[in-house]
Amino acid sequence: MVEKTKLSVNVNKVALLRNSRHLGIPSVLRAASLCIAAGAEGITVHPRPDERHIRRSDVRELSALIRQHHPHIELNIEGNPLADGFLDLVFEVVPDQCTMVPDSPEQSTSDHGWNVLADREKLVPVLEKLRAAGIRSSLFLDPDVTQVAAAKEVGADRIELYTEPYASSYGKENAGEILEQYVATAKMALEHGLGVNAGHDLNLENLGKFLREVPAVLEVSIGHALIADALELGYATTVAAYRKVIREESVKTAG
Ligand SMILES: CC(=O)[C@@H](O)[C@H](O)COP(=O)(O)O
Ligand SMILES: NCC(=O)COP(=O)(O)O
Repeated sequence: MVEKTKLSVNVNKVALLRNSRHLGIPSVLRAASLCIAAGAEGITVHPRPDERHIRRSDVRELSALIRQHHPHIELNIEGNPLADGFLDLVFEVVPDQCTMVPDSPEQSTSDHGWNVLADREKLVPVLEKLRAAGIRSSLFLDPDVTQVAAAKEVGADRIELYTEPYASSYGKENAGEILEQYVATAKMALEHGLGVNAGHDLNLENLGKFLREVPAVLEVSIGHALIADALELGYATTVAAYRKVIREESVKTAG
């Protein structure tokens, strides 16, 4: 039986809006609670060095909320493990998963995956520490089969497919060619015993085809588009809509 893809809601953009005033609203905790109540199986945060959105205090509060009230919900912390203080926060909070992303501090958003071989010396000790702490690791990767064997060799548990190229090609002439790169990378990951996550610019329109075509996606982490949808529809209706797409596509995959 195909394991259903889990939805992890990234609440970065709730924090971005909250930070524009000193009023504490919209609440990141309330957003997470409402998304969980609507069926989200995880919460994702990406505390960047400049705390432009998610602050270290948010991470601590979300961790406490999930531990105390939603122990079945996964917390996924994303970030560059080489950034000051990131790993200190991860090992303080001990999330279910840490997704390592090679972002530089000044990047406006995540826009590429690791060059695992080039960064091997940096990645191996971090992955060993995550494993020792019982934290599942995921490496943010471009849809590139040449990176998969190295991801396994350095000790990652999963890869996260960076899906912006898929999203920006959706509905365009080269969409099939781009999607094939994801299918090939996911299949290669499965052959190497790596779990497959996916995220970045996924939305209600493009999510279904991705899950239909790319095998055994264990988790999609979705933030920007989902929070934008929630501004119009509310968190509950929005999360239910994303989960409906996931449920329908999982059934088709199970076929
Ligand atoms: C790693 C990734 O693709 C996203 O999870 C990232 O966290 C988005 O970051 P921003 O919300 O800062 O654009
Ligand atoms: N890892 C992807 C993520 O957490 C959210 O990305 P986006 O949906 O905000 O682009």
